[in-house]
Amino acid sequence: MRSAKDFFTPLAVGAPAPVREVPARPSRMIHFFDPSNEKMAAKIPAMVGTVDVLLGNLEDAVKADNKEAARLGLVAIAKATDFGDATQLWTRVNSLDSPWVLDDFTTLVTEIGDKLDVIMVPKVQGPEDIHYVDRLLAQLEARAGLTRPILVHAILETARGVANVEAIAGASPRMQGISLGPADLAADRRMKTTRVGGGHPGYLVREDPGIEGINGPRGTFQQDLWHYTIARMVDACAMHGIFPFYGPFGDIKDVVACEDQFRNAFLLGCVGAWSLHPAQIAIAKKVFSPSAADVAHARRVKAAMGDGTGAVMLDGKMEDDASLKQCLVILALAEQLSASDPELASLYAEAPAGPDGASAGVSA
Ligand SMILES: CC(C)(COP(=O)(O)OP(=O)(O)OC[C@H]1O[C@@H](n2cnc3c(N)ncnc32)[C@H](O)[C@@H]1OP(=O)(O)O)[C@@H](O)C(=O)NCCC(=O)NCCSC(=O)C[C@H](O)C(=O)O
Ligand SMILES: [Mg+2]
Repeated sequence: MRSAKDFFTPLAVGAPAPVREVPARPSRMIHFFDPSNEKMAAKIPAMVGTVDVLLGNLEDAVKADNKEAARLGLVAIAKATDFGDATQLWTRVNSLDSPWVLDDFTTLVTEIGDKLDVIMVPKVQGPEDIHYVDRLLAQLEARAGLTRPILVHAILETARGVANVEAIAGASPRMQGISLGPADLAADRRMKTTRVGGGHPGYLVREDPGIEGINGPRGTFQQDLWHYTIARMVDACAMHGIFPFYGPFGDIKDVVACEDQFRNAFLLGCVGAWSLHPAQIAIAKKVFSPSAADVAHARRVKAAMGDGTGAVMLDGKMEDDASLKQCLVILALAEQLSASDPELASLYAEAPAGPDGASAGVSA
């Protein structure tokens, strides 16, 4: 582990200086596409400006025979496309133990390193994986003459990764964020689910028996399989000043449950989720943008709190320094999103304040 003194020293002669603060750019949806799929790839240029992040996926969901085509397809798309300021370009490389990953890193950094904002690394087990990627990227960046460091995003999809999540989050100044990878994580933990994210009807608690005893009618309440992991990931990310994300929701047709899963993640502190299909883009945009009512309420609390100390009553509720801080989180996010989204900017400008605010994300 590097000492605090040399944490920000470049890891190769000639590599760009590491960032001191991870840029907070809108990342409500990380939109996955397979660059070896011609139909999908053809749609990518038109999606620039409509999504926060476009991610050329090289790992799972890309057939083994298409790995090279996907890598070269991503190079071609990146070279031919101007991503502007509103859309970031990310990639997910193959896992560090795969036969493809070294070529992924060398080709992508050399050919399109100046266009790539973030490299997502799957199945990260511990800080040693990030240290390896950190050094390799510095060497490749130096050789390519890059002036801006490429950031790194880890996917939490092994039990060991979850056990090491705090160390992973703080392993390098390149760390941009962490996503939950529920499908691989479920397999690694030997959970008995077969889905890509989302809940399970069997994971529930049952109401205590009523007057008719244990065989009488009793309600059940489905529980969230991912609460523990997301909460732990959020804390690790907040502690290190990086960003947490929910990952994939595989039931593309179930837009309602997708929205619920995304909203749980938003309320717990995540800044975005993956979209696997165009239908999930609008869901992520809606959920990960604060609602107009929440923004209006946050403004009212801010105004009522004056210098930010003490306690006041607003609509029958106590507001103080700590509720103000939560409101400031909402306002900072609204301001950041408004800067690149004129529709949201005007929605927030006109937002009427309800008597008691409204639940986050519901009516944006
Ligand atoms: C899920 C899909 C396989 C569905 O594809 P398809 O059957 O083609 O869907 P549609 O017919 O509804 O598609 C309509 C049109 O939209 C285009 N399309 C589909 N998906 C995308 C996309 N992601 N980006 C851009 N365009 C897209 C189709 O080509 C159709 O076009 P047209 O015929 O001209 O109208 C497919 O969506 C898909 O493969 N999505 C990505 C899947 C993926 O990336 N999976 C990996 C991430 S999840 C994961 O890895 C698990 C995680 O790591 C963990 O461990 O938890
Ligand atoms: Mg996975």
